[in-house]
Amino acid sequence: MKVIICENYDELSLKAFEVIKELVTSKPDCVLGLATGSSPVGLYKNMIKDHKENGTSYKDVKSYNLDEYVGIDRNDPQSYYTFMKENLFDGIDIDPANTHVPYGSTAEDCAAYEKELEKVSVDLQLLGIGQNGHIGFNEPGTPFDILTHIVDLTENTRQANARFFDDDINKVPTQAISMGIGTIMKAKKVLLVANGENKADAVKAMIEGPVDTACAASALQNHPDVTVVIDKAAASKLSK
Ligand SMILES: N[C@@H]1[C@@H](O)[C@H](O)[C@@H](COP(=O)(O)O)O[C@@H]1O
Repeated sequence: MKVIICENYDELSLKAFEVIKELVTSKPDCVLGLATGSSPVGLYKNMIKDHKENGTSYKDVKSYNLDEYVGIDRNDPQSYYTFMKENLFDGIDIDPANTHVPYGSTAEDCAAYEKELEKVSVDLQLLGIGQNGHIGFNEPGTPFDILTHIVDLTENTRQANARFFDDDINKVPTQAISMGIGTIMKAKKVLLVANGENKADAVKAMIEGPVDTACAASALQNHPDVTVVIDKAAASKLSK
């Protein structure tokens, strides 16, 4: 794992953006695995700014998102579909037909998304990390070889995401559809961004802990090409 420690969130967002820009410039028809959450928002802002100022084009890029809540309409303001439109897709020239966000609640929906993913090869998978070490919505205890699946969200995750639902945990869905760790591990390259002290334990477990399902992100120690871009606070519990 390559670990880049940045002074602050702005620097982290710029560093992560540089990785994406290099890929999109060298391979304009690349396939990006994308993530939601607050961590990648700064990176997405840089992509939009660069697209507007320097004309970097995403017209031939395909994207596949990690996850989506179950039981929320696509066009609901809280859906990850809406999040991606508002925070990235509407600000760049990506073809909406080339963007994919999982949707549904059944095993068939999961298999259909996995089948879509099998048609391509993800060049770069962007990830955030949950406070309990989840990636996508792969909660602690999830087998490392699992593919796209329906997840029962933990109390911890629902609490952490309540900030997007009027701070009311009762409004946070109880399930999600998520790429599995096995799906994520198929990507050629992984770029993980994390900031803030509340991520320090998860970051330490991911990088220095045993490779164990107790921390889903520790599976990434087995991936050949992972870049982790974090700020000082998220790096504060690393031993070296
Ligand atoms: N499913 C998402 C993850 O994909 C995300 O990485 C994580 C961290 O979110 P944030 O970046 O807002 O801290 O939480 C959510 O539960």
